[in-house]
Amino acid sequence: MGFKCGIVGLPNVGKSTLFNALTKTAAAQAENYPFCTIEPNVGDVAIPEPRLKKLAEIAGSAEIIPSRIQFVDIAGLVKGASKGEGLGNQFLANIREVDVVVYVLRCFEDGDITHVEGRVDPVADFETVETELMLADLESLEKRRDNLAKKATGQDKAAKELLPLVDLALAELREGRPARAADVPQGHEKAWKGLQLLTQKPVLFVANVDEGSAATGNDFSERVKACAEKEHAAFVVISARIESEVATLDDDEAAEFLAELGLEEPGLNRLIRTGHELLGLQTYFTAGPKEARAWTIHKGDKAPEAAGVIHTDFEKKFIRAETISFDDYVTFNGEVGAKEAGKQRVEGKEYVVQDGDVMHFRTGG
Ligand SMILES: Nc1ncnc2c1ncn2[C@@H]1O[C@H](COP(=O)(O)OP(=O)(O)OP(=O)(O)O)[C@@H](O)[C@H]1O
Ligand SMILES: [Mg+2]
Repeated sequence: MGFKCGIVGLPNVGKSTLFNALTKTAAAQAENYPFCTIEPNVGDVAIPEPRLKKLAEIAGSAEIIPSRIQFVDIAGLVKGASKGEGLGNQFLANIREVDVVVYVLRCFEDGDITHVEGRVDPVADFETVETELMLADLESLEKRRDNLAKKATGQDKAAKELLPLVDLALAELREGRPARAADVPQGHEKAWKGLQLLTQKPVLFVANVDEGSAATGNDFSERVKACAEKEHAAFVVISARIESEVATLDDDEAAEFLAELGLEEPGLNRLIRTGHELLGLQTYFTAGPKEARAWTIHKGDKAPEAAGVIHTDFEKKFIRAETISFDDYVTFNGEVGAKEAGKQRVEGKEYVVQDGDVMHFRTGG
């Protein structure tokens, strides 16, 4: 499953710096001038999962394989972008493809780093960027509506379902609210998602603070936090500068550096986990002598769907799943101990997989 988080914001606010830290590369050019990024940079990021190390120790696994999530570093956008200002519409298609929008908001003062609006005001920056996305959604819906309304008068069932949803989104957007604020009628979630609107996606705010404020946040990030609460958005404080330094260190050095700054772990770990959470995802494990591995599934997925993430054949030929919770696996020191203690369950097709389950799938045919 390829899940994508898109990094979005005004030019020169630290998006590429954050992307490079996430991907531990210098793949994206990150320089002090606006519109440095034009083509989107795409990178795969391992999801930090401390439980994997524990499982590998117990199972004597030769290798640890985390699951991964994609980040896309998108070009900066400015006021008027939906009408072609700056790099114009080209970034919109890039945003359309992502599952979560990560707004990077500048929360640091630095006279040497150009701010396109000439002042630091992260909440106003968020409003500027989101307004462009709302205008783009409004325009695309208005274009589609006439045609859809015609179709809906005939036998077209899909059009009949879609038209009230389009009107629902239009009503929100015309009130100056993003489509995600709409109350979608039950049973129509799939058609709603199919509208593919930019402002429909879950949102995560990154307050990109100065190096001294990484552990505590600052006045700017406090304002972003209040705004995130109002918007029902997730929120993380990060200093992209620090993260880019941490990314170049080995594990021990990084831990020491972070401790000096009063941080327990890289801010990126919080960011990745929050993205994972926002996507409604969870993790199950497989563990053996060859590898300890994390697999990403949706919350609520049943055992055959979980098996299908390993191999589509596993889903089709699913018979049963032998399952041990992570806690039992650790308490009873692995599979054999858990089994002896009666903690290994045999689950069938209807089993809803729980976060942290350690699983073996039995397949037939
Ligand atoms: N937390 C921070 N503190 C101080 N400087 C920062 C911080 N984060 C990023 N910068 C600096 O801001 C400048 C712009 O960073 P970057 O190129 O990552 O921005 P961008 O958002 O990708 O810009 P563009 O939209 O033009 O591609 C760089 O000089 C970077 O070092
Ligand atoms: Mg950039």
